[in-house]
Amino acid sequence: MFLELQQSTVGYKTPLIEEISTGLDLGEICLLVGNNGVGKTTLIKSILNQTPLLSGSILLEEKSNISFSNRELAKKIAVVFSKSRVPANFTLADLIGFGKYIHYPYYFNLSKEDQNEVEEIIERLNLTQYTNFPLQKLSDGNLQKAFIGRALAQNSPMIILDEPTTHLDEENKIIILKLLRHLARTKNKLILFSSHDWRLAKEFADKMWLVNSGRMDSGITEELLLKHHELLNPQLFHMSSGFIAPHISAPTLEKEMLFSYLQKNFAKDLSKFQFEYLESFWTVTVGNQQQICTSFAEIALFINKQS
Ligand SMILES: Nc1ncnc2c1ncn2[C@@H]1O[C@H](COP(=O)(O)OP(=O)(O)OP(=O)(O)O)[C@@H](O)[C@H]1O
Repeated sequence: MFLELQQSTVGYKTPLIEEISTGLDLGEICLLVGNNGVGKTTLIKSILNQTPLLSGSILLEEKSNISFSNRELAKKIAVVFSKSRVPANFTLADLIGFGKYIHYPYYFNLSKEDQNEVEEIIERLNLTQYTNFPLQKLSDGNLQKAFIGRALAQNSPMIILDEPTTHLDEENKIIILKLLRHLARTKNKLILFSSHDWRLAKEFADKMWLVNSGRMDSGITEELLLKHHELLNPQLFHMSSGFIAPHISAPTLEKEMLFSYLQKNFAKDLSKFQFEYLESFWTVTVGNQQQICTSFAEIALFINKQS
């Protein structure tokens, strides 16, 4: 196992996440998920040997992480923090090139091969037009992609990203997540990324580290989601308190859309209503009343008439 946590407790004066026992292998992509302040960044810093564990140990290729120097660690793990400092007076290509310098002294010039690799990374990240842009002039999203590029240039077997998609729009989020998946699969890299958004897990992560109430549950994404119904349960997102769902019989998408519409608009008990979707219209039944509705507006009218 490439990364192994053994009874690791992370935190500062008091523990944030206690007795984590889990591990990850090369080729896997894992989402570290939990609400604000549960200790995701602290855990990442403990893996990187920047914040000492309160107890337990962390192994990298079976050796304790505290036995590695910073340079040795950088050869194993590349990191992207969401609030990275922007070095002044450098271009995007310079920043990505810095990823290479963990392998050389600072006064070295990059070889032609390294330069080609930097260019390739820039292309893959769709950043070619910004190659010689000063970093200060990049948008937050492109800057975030540039830091990810630097981590890729580092060529380490593991990449850790703390909230990598924070500044990205949907299109760039997908580019980054697809690229990370591709790297895990084709280059056998281990990728650990943190996010509040557990919904990213289903599409992108093989494993999930879920932090809640000072503990971590880890495992295969789908198994963990099945175990934690509260994550899949749309009640998490209820806008109207007092809303109780009706029975809806419809294909998944229609069901989800009707549910979403009702929960936003009706802060009341709809459990006596039955909705059935038939090709292009809904039949709505309550008691011995039945109505055909062809739009959500008609459904709303019908519900209001009944109450
Ligand atoms: N150096 C420090 N010393 C003491 N407490 C700290 C230190 N750094 C962070 N904390 C506290 O530890 C807790 C967890 O912080 P951490 O940044 O690890 O959480 P997180 O899960 O990454 O949160 P977010 O999702 O908001 O980034 C917070 O309450 C934070 O204030």
